[in-house]
Amino acid sequence: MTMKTSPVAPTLKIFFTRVLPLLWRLSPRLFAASVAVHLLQAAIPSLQLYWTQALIDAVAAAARQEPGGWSRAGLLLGLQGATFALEHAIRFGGAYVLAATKQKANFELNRSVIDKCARLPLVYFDQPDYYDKLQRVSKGVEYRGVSILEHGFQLLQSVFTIAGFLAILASLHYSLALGMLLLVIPIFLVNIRIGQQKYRQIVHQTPASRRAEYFAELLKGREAAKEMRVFDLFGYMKEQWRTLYWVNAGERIALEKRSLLKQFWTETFSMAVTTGTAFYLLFLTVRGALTLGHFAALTQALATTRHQLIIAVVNLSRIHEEMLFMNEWLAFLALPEETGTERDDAERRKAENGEADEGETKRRKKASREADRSEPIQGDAERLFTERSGGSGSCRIPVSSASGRDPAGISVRGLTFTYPGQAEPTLRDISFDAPAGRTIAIVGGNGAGKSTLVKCIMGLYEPEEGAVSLGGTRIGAGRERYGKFGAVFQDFVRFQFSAQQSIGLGDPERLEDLARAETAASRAGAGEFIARLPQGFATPLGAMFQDGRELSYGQWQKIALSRAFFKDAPYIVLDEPTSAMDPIAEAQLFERFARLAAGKTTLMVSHRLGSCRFADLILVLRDGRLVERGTHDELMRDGGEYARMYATQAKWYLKMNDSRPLASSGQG
Ligand SMILES: Nc1ncnc2c1ncn2[C@@H]1O[C@H](COP(=O)(O)OP(=O)(O)OP(=O)(O)O)[C@@H](O)[C@H]1O
Repeated sequence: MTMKTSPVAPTLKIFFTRVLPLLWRLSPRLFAASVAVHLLQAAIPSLQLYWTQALIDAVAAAARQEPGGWSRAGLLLGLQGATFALEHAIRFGGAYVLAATKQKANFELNRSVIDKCARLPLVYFDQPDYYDKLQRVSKGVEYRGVSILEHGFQLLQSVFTIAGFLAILASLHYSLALGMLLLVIPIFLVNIRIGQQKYRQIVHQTPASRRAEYFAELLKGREAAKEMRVFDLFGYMKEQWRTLYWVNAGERIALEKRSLLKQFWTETFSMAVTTGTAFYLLFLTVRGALTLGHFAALTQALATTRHQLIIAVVNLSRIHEEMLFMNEWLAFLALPEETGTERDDAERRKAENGEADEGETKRRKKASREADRSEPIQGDAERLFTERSGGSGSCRIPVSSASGRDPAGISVRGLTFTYPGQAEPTLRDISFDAPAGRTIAIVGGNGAGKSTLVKCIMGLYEPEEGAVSLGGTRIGAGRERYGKFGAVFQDFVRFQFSAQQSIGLGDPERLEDLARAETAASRAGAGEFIARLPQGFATPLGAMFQDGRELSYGQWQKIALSRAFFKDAPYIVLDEPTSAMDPIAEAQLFERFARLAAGKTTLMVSHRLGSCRFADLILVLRDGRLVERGTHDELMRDGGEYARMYATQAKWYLKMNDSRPLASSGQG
């Protein structure tokens, strides 16, 4: 009965040992109420059956003019009516309890996935496999966690109902009860198999169904709306979506047909056996071996037991099917998390309060000993920086303090990073030192690895080799490191909040600090256009919600830059921060940058080499390697890759300038 990929017993064990306790913890009161409701509902059919049997016999006795027959029959009818009324009330009460439990379970299961996503390393978000899992887990828990509850309660109810009915059947002969039990085994096996097939089908279909959703989003969403029209893409995209949709839908319909046919035949078989048994009971009644009441009760018991047994096994197999998804959810929650998450912080606080357990304390002490043994990065960094820049003759930037510790510089050693699933490293053996309070520009061609490098330095990606130190302290990738950075990414987010909030999100704890938002905006050059918005800083931004004001891309970029300034972080990463800004805004920003950055160490990625002139140090990347470093003047003097790129850009501007007089002279 066990399957290679998803054995029934362990899966059901996890249901009873992990999922049920978890659902209990959601709300013990609601859970207990649900159990009580289902137990009562389970007891009612047996009770009704007893009333029915007694009523029929009482009516038969009354018809035979036996004394007290009619009053007994009347009493039994009243009891039967009262039981119906009770069932009615329980049904409605139960529906309410279930609805409330569903909402709670829905919230908690979704919350668990949201919390987990926040603690996962960024690298997961670059893997299609992760999105497949996330899709199944998110879509799964939304209704599976809840329906597992429903099936669980229905199973509980059926088991109790069945127990009562089997007792009635066994009272005549044990083989009747046993036969009924044996009869449902094929139904159970068929349903378990169907559940497994459906699960495997969903796993196999997830990539295609995500792709179909992607096409649907292109067809319906705002992001692609312009290009969809201009390039007349609706026909092509709709065809792609239609094909993917029907590949999956066709497979589902086929599996559904096979499943229903199997269910039909197994249930037909059980129905035929039950009907045969009812004929045998009729034979016994005619021969006088059974009373009329017994005959009625037993035939009803047979039909109901069969029906309830089918319900029970179907519920059991549904639980199994849903548990296959819940297992995936449990595995998702068990994925390794990045360091420096809230959970880590809680542990650290515990340790600080002396609450950490012995093992944890040992682990931390070991880690701290290892950190002590590690290279004295900052001293080395400064030495290296001076040596390398001096040695190559390419950099005369004074380090912040020749002898003392650099308070907030960045030191990178031997950093090598490969994206998951890639054969070649994207970054190879990168080492450099960024002195405190300086601006370091990173330049290079498309795909050279600039964005990847800044993400590795921030601790958003964990490199397979190398170390990063901030202010002389080696800090592992994770929140502890990226928490020290403010950033404007190439693909910054256009938060559909008010202007103030959108900037204040740079530091959620000071979200409401309007004065701070105003200062940050004016530093980023966003103050003027925000002041012109209908409600100033209170204006909702973006076109997604009511009364929102859409901004130009450059204005959005200024909001993103304001957000980076809003956060009081010692380090700033600016990945193409001015790509959409007008030349005047860009020039103003860079002219004031030393003052704006206010002593922060800044890493800036830019293709506009003119804007790198002001940088204290320029790093040139090619194919993931650091090939040149120095100031603008030094690199120009060296006549290497940077000088060539700069000359190309400059030539373009000069040509433009040259062509103007030509054009005008031509006209004149
Ligand atoms: N998430 C990812 N998964 C796998 N490879 C990636 C991923 N992101 C980037 N790459 C690859 O890594 C290389 C470096 O990309 P990166 O974005 O760091 O380059 P870049 O120098 O910032 O380029 P650009 O100037 O075009 O922004 C590229 O070859 C790119 O294809």
